[in-house]
Amino acid sequence: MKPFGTPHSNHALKVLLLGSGELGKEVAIELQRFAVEVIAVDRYANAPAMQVAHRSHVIDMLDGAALRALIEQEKPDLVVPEIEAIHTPTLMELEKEGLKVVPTARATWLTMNREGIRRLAAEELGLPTSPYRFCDNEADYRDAVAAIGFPFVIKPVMSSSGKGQSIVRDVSGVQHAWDYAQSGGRAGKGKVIVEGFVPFDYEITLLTVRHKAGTSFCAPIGHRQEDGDYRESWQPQPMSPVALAEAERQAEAITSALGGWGVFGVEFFVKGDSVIFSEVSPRPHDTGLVTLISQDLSEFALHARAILGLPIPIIRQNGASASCAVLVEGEGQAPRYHGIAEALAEMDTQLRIFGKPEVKGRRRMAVTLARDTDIEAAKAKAIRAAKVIRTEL
Ligand SMILES: Nc1ncnc2c1ncn2[C@@H]1O[C@H](COP(=O)(O)OP(=O)(O)OP(=O)(O)O)[C@@H](O)[C@H]1O
Ligand SMILES: NCC(=O)N[C@@H]1O[C@H](COP(=O)([O-])[O-])[C@@H](O)[C@H]1O
Ligand SMILES: [Mg+2]
Repeated sequence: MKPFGTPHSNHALKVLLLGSGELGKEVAIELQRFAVEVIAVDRYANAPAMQVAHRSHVIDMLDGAALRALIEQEKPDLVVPEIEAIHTPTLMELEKEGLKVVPTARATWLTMNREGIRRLAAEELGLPTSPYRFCDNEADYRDAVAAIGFPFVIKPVMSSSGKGQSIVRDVSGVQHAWDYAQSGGRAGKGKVIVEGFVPFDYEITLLTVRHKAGTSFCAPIGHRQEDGDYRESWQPQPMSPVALAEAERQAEAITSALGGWGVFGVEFFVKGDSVIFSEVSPRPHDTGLVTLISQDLSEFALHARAILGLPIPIIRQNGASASCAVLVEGEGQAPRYHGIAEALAEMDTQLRIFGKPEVKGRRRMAVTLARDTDIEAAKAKAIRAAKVIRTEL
């Protein structure tokens, strides 16, 4: 890596963020602390990370030609993908031509599509997963349903935050789930994965950091999901030593197969001592927002250090902590937020408002963070803070 420099000069160290949501905003802030020149990109203007970047661009990141043209224009030292929906074959081509992609272009290609990462995990590495089938037409879907049985989960292969995803418990939901998957994915119609439903005791994200000196694990993060999207997360999730060691073994296996440096969010279902791999993000994870209060360094600070080749001698965990997503429903621009003083009245409570310019349907717009004497108290405090925030659209 070249030396650290000065933004807006010929000696700037330049990072191009592909995706500029709430996670990218925190990464951008951490990079700014090292005077890295940050260029934020997304499909819409005024996205959260754009508001703290040196400059920004609005492009369709699934358009390979547009992506190449922008990267050739900006000539970044590092490209840092922040969402899945990117034309990753173009990143692979550019990587061959010398571009540095975090963690690697292949990792972003494998994880942009559920099929790539699932086949790598289950079929090449032999990690335990739910039973699964991929299908791209309704007849194959019906066959998959017959083979997998109820309950099952259906997801577009290219989607995140639960978009287009359903849990189907009996035959009455089969058709609607297919139609929803065809309309709800980020990239429109296409292939789906049908997965057997895993009856887990709890689920975790194990933040795994690959950095210059090796691999480090954060304490496990527990979370609760609704409609495939996270509602609350907390750290540390209590786990048996056997289950934790097994989760770390699998996280090491999948992240070293993906390679490169950076934070990975490795998701597992846990039942007793058995640990089932679900998926992995080669980037900071939404459930990891809790680390903004639960850790020194947060997952965003860790990502910045890892990708810049800086040391991570220790990750301190600050004790029982939780985060609660603030979802806003409706339609409107430039929301106004009320109740912020009330939300922050209790000690050890924090808030991040992302600054997203509009809401259409349901959107995560902010997150509350809290620390307390135990996980239940921290969770309750974060939820209380989120509940008093009222949004005017
Ligand atoms: N096979 C399964 N068995 C049981 N629960 C599941 C299964 N697949 C998904 N879920 C539930 O749905 C949630 C979201 O699923 P998943 O992580 O695959 O979706 P996603 O759209 O990739 O979400 P994100 O992008 O937020 O990680 C899981 O955290 C889990 O609670
Ligand atoms: N589970 C993935 C995830 O949470 N990603 C985060 O949400 C943003 C998109 O939000 P939006 O849909 O409100 O634009 C992404 O840019 C990323 O920060
Ligand atoms: Mg997930």
